[in-house]
Amino acid sequence: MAADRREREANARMSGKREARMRKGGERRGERECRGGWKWDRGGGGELEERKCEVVYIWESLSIDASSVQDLVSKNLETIPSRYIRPEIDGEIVVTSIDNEVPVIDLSKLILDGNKGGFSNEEMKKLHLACQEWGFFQLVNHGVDEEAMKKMVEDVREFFELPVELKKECSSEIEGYGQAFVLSEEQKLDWGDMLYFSTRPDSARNYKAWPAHRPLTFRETVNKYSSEMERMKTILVGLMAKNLGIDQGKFIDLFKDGLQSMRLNYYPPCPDPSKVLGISPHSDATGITILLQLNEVDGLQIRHGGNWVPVKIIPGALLVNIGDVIEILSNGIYKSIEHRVVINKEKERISVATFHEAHTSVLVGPLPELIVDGETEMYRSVTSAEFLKLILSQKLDGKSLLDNLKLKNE
Ligand SMILES: O=C(O)CCC(=O)C(=O)O
Ligand SMILES: [Fe+2]
Repeated sequence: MAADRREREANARMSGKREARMRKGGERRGERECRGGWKWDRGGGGELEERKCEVVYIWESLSIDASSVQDLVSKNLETIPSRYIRPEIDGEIVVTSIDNEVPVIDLSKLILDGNKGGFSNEEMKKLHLACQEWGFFQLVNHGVDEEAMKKMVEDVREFFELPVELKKECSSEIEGYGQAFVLSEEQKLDWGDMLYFSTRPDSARNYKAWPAHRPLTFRETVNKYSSEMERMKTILVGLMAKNLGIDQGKFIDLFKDGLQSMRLNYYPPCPDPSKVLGISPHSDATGITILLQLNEVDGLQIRHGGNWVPVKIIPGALLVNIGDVIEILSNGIYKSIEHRVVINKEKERISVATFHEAHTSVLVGPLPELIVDGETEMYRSVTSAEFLKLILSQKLDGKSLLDNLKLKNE
């Protein structure tokens, strides 16, 4: 298999042939999903350009386009194609209990400016604990412009209602509509489709991956929502810095002008949901992710205490999770937690994940200010470019990115 793969890589590199497209943002192999800023792919120049040849062609040669699950379901299928069936999930424990729920953080108690209710140290502690022990929290009273959220809900729905041919028109080299990254004919497939595209900075956008005609207001809607998410990111990383006892401005700057991208997820209902997964278990190789569970159909589960814990949707809330980069920067104080999506029998689930990366100039490694009082570094440091390269090699080898960077300290 490995030899076969190497041969295909070599062939693809030599011929420069693009046999199939890869999908950014949904690519995975083994346990962890990979994600990263691929800005370098669109004309970075120099060293970055070199990586483009080496890396992108390998990916493209390994990626096999699968059909849209939404399309498959619309054909009233009676049996689930075997490529979607996951024997490994049979018998896995899912724990539902009110004592074991993802923490809820009230942002109105943490905003410093113009906070009439006063700042709550209690809520700050809750946030710190959520980042340390859960890697996830539900954010309520977040103050995201309601109209921006409403428009996003409408336009994303409208996009997924378009005929499959129109959706497939959203396509660029590494972004666009389709299935999660597929590496081989044998690989199990996720019960879901997505539209993936970069949103910020402007120079990272490739409008070929965006819907061209409908929804009519798509660009405007995404612009507004994207800047709201950027605002949230800045507030959240600032609060995290405060809790970590590090310079807020400096921490915020690490994420300033970092790549922002969005993944619109559509999970159709499945006649036998216990056999499939909407997204395989993965952690996000990003700084932080802000998720909008758009049509209020549950499905997300996160790893906690060795079990899967379902996230119960709170209408209007946003779900925030720590990505691999913040786990590393915080020297493991904050956790990037594995999560997956299960499917509903009758209802579709739609979500929008907004990923926020650190700036490409950032060294991805434990922050020196956290390595004090006898603390040891838990991860080795790599440049952002190397981090991206690792995302790729981890994908090819089926290894975990965090494990790869973890230092053996014993
Ligand atoms: O749809 C969801 O709830 C989760 C999506 C997700 O984990 C992702 O896009 O990385
Ligand atoms: Fe994710």
